[in-house]
Parts: sequence; C-alpha cells; structure tokens
Amino acid sequence: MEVSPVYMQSDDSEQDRPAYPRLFPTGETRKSDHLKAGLCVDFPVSVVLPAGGTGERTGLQTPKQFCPCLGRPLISYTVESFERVSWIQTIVVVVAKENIGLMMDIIQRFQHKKVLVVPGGSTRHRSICNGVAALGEQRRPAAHKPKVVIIHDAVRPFVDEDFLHKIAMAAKEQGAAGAIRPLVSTVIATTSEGYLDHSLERAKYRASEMPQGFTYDVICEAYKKCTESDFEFGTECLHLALQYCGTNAKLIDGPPTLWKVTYKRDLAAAESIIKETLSQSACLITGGLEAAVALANVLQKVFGALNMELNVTPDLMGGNARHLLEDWNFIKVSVDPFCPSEVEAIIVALEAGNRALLNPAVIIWMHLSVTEEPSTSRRATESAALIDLASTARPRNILLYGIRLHQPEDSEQWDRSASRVADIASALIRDRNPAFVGQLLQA
Ligand SMILES: Nc1ccn([C@@H]2O[C@H](COP(=O)(O)OP(=O)(O)OP(=O)(O)O)[C@@H](O)[C@H]2O)c(=O)n1
Ligand SMILES: O=C(CO)[C@H](O)[C@H](O)COP(=O)(O)O
Repeated sequence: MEVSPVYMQSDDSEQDRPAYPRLFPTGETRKSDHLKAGLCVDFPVSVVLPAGGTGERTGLQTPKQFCPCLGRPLISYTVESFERVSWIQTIVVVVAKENIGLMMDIIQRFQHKKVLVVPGGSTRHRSICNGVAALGEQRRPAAHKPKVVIIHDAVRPFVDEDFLHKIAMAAKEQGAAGAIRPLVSTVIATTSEGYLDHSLERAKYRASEMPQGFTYDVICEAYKKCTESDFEFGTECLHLALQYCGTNAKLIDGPPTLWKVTYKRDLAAAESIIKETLSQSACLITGGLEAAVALANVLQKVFGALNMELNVTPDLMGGNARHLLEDWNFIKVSVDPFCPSEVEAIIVALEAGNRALLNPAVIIWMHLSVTEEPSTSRRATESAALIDLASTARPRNILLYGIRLHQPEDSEQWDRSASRVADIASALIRDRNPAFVGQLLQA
C-alpha cells in the first residue's frame, strides 16, 4: 500500500457560515433542514473526497475538480455540500502532491472548515486508500476515529444531506452502502474483433454511483487485503468490501444530480444547475414608490411563469433585512434624481454579511424615468455612475446591472414596457453574465 498522508488542516472551528441556500436542486434550501427533518447521526462520520486525478477525458489542461464554475473551483462546491452537514466530522480531500498548495488556497479563499488535505496516489483506489489512512491518524484533539467513512468523488458536487444520511445509516447497519442509478444505455460485451458478443438485460443492472459508505473497519480491511491489481485497475470500492470482507453492500437509489463531471460539457451542465439554484428567488425593493409596486406586480407574473419567486419589500431595514440573508438577487427601483447611494447601501450590506463569498449576488438597478428622452449628458452621467459602482461591486463578487425604463402615461404602453423589463431582469438574474455588468440597458 502506498500511504504517506501529510496533514494540511483548515480551520475546523465549529463556527457556522451565514445561512446560504445549499447548492443542489432538491427543493430544500436551508442549513438547519436536518434539524427540522430529524436527521441525527449518533456515531462519528467522516468523508474522503478523492480529487487526485488529472481529468484527461475533459481534454482540458486544468484537472476538472479545479475548473471554475461561476468563478469558483468545482471542488469547493463539493466541499461546501459536506461541510454544511453538522454530523460530518472531518472532510479529507485527497489531491496530487503538486496541487496541495492550490487546494490550501481554495480552502483559505472560500473559508472552508473541517478539511484535511492529503496527497493522492497514481490511481483512484490509491488516493482513496491514502485518505482513509489519514482518518486513522488524525492528531486533532476533537477528532474521533470514524465509525463510518463516506467516500465521494470530488467531481460530483451536488449531494444532499438526506441522501448522505441514508448512506451513513445503511453503512453502519450493513458495513457498506452505495448509491445506484438506472442504466441509461444497454451494456454489451464485444469480441476482440469488435463484434457483439452478448448484451446484458438492462433492467437487471444498475449504474454504481457515489456516495458510498463503509464502516471504518470494513474499508480499512478491504484496502489492507486487496491486491496490486485491484489498486491499479479497480473502479469499485463496494466490490473490494464484498471480495475481501464478505460484506454485501446495501444499494440505495440516488437522485440524478449525483452524476459525475467527466467531460467538458459536464462542467457547463454543473454551472447551469448552480445558476438555476441561485435564481430561485429575487427581492424587489420598492423604496415605497407607487410605480415600483405596480412594476413589481408585472414582474411577479413573469418571474412566476419561470418558477422564480419575487419577494417585494419597501426597504431592507429592520425585519426586512432578512432578505439580505434569504435572497441572492436584488432589484432596486429608483426614480429621478438618480441616486447611487441607494444601491451602494445594498452592496455594503451584502459585503458586511459576507454574503457573496461563495456565490455571486446580483443587483439590478432599475431606473424609472418620467422624462421621455434623457439628455445625452444625463445619460453619460448615469452610465458613468453605474460603471463606477459596478467596478466597486465586482471584486466583492456582486454583479451590478442597470435597466432604464421610461414610465409612459398610457397604461397599455406601460404594461408592455414593464413586461419587457421583467424579461430583461429575469434573463440577467438567470444568466449572471459578467459581460453585461455595469451596462445600463434600455427597456
Ligand atoms: N489517481 C487518482 C485518479 C482519480 N482520482 C479522483 O477520482 C474521482 C473520479 O475519477 P475520474 O472521474 O476518473 O477522474 P480523473 O481520473 O481525473 O478523470 P480521467 O479518467 O478522465 O482522467 C475524481 O474526483 C478524481 O480526481 C483520484 O483521487 N486519484
Ligand atoms: O462510478 C463509480 C462508482 O463505483 C466509480 O467508482 C468512479 O466514480 C469511477 O471513476 P472512473 O470514471 O475513474 O471509473
């Protein structure tokens, strides 16, 4: 066995993050859900995330676990999914030696907790084995030897607490448990000449996915007993548990979001899932303006049709400040005169709450104008103010866009303009396109 763990430990204080929505589309969104659902685990559980591969099949220079999705490396999303689970003790991330510095930077930049970084091996099994060995050698005073170890590919970012709970409980009962999914294609065996030999009856087989869970003793024994050939060519931890420990894993149907990022297009798919999750709701701040309330009604209809919720509030003061914690997207309606400090206040509040540390927040400055055509110099002043504010917001991971809307007398024309504004605003929120940051769009 090739085991030489090095301990690179992140700050593992139990201090919680601000209450971000979790990034997987399960419908559940709050950190304390496990308390509501009664998901308790009364035995120590730790996690190994193998992240030591090169991602050859993506065809990219950068290993896929370090590729950015909305400006954040994929692995950070996976770590986030686990660090939010209160009953998970330690997250061991196994990376190639040359990427240890990079991984430590990611942990520091995104303030990840509970993470140990361990050097990987030349194959996935060798990397996992290093991670499991590191769990047995932890020197942290608060760390217990785990009863159950969950193994999860670092390149499967969307895993939810409910499913992890099922895996952990079944692993403790049965010794091993793993996620399965129905096969998409039929599996066939080929002859050495490239002809069909036979095909398998698809309904009888399943795709083995991650996460998988093992009692610590089973996974340690499996890796102690397995052969060099297993280490070199094996792809299935559940198989090692069966072959070397006689443990028949419990198989549990998992959600489709457990899929593994394997090809370049999977990175785009992951980014689109993240964008969808971040776009589930927005908060429109009316500033007490009558016209803004009318606009909000139209926006609510358009957003509703896109499955986006629009919360409407006069301001973000007192109890209304909760929107700063609950929403990722803000629409601030203002009228003449153009007053940048209203938007600046939202940027400051988001920054103070460390709100955009992990995911970009969106602010749309919606400017209602009563004059038919603003003068050229007026337009230039407004655009310059927006560009200025947007460039302050951008390094704070806040995307600021502007929409200018003329408020016509005619009610039919107003409805048309309002629904055009709603289309533009929803597209800006859903796409989170950095190219339009600081642009004052005309509706
Ligand atoms: N020596 C290795 C090889 C793979 N892995 C990890 O195992 C997981 C699943 O493997 P896979 O999708 O095959 O990743 P790669 O080996 O990086 O991809 P490829 O086969 O395309 O090179 C990934 O998180 C990968 O980083 C690892 O920890 N150590
Ligand atoms: O699917 C799996 C579950 O057993 C594999 O273990 C793993 O994710 C496969 O990685 P690779 O693409 O390197 O075979």
